[in-house]
Amino acid sequence: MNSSIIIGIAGGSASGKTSISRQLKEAFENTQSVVIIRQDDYYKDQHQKTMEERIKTNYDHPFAFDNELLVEHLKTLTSGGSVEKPTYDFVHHTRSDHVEHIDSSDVIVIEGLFVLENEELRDLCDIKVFVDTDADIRFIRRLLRDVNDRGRTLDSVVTQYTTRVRDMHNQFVEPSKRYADVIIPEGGQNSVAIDLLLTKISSIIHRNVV
Ligand SMILES: Nc1ncnc2c1ncn2[C@@H]1O[C@H](COP(=O)(O)OP(=O)(O)O)[C@@H](O)[C@H]1O
Ligand SMILES: Nc1ccn([C@@H]2O[C@H](COP(=O)(O)O)[C@@H](O)[C@H]2O)c(=O)n1
Repeated sequence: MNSSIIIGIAGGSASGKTSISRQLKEAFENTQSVVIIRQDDYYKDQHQKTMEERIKTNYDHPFAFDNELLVEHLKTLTSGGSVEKPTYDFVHHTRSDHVEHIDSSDVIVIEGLFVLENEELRDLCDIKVFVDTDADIRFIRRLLRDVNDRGRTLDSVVTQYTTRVRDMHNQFVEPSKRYADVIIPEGGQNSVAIDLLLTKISSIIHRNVV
């Protein structure tokens, strides 16, 4: 295998980063050539904190992440190695007890809020994508997802959004759009943009085969 390439997918919370990454992975499911790493899995461990303290954490600030470990893992994967990736538990606001074994791959997709905001991460990305979805749509998607999948109440989602998510998005996520090579409006239903990425990935995999 030639060295891996990294596709970075940034964008606001609930913009559609995970949905797009999933579609890229599914298109190459048989080849095992695409691996997805979620920045969310690199939220700092908070086992030592009480639940009350965890709820107060600002999860929309870059400091909430262990980006040092993420960068180290990406470097290991691009040089052909394997990593034991942490996994995150959104219900308990901390790392889960299990890790996932991840092998290197032709294409590594890294998706998360600050993939383009963080200079070290950004510089590791060969292709930089920003998912650009309007704030009202992101809020509606997040409300539904967090209540259905992340164990949240309607009130807690509204409070978190208005006190933290919106301001942090405007301060850190939105300005990072300027670093993108490709901007995908509205996320997962943009079949033209997804097809373009699939074609690019296909050419990388093919190049590594011949
Ligand atoms: N184009 C879309 N139309 C409707 N719902 C969507 C669309 N894209 C994503 N969603 C839904 O919105 C929520 C957030 O999407 P997700 O891909 O997890 O965003 P992110 O990874 O950016 O936080 C999920 O429940 C997902 O199913
Ligand atoms: N314990 C946590 C950790 C993170 N969040 C929120 O998740 C968002 C990032 O994930 P996306 O999949 O939506 O990009 C971020 O906006 C955090 O507010 C949380 O609620 N609880």
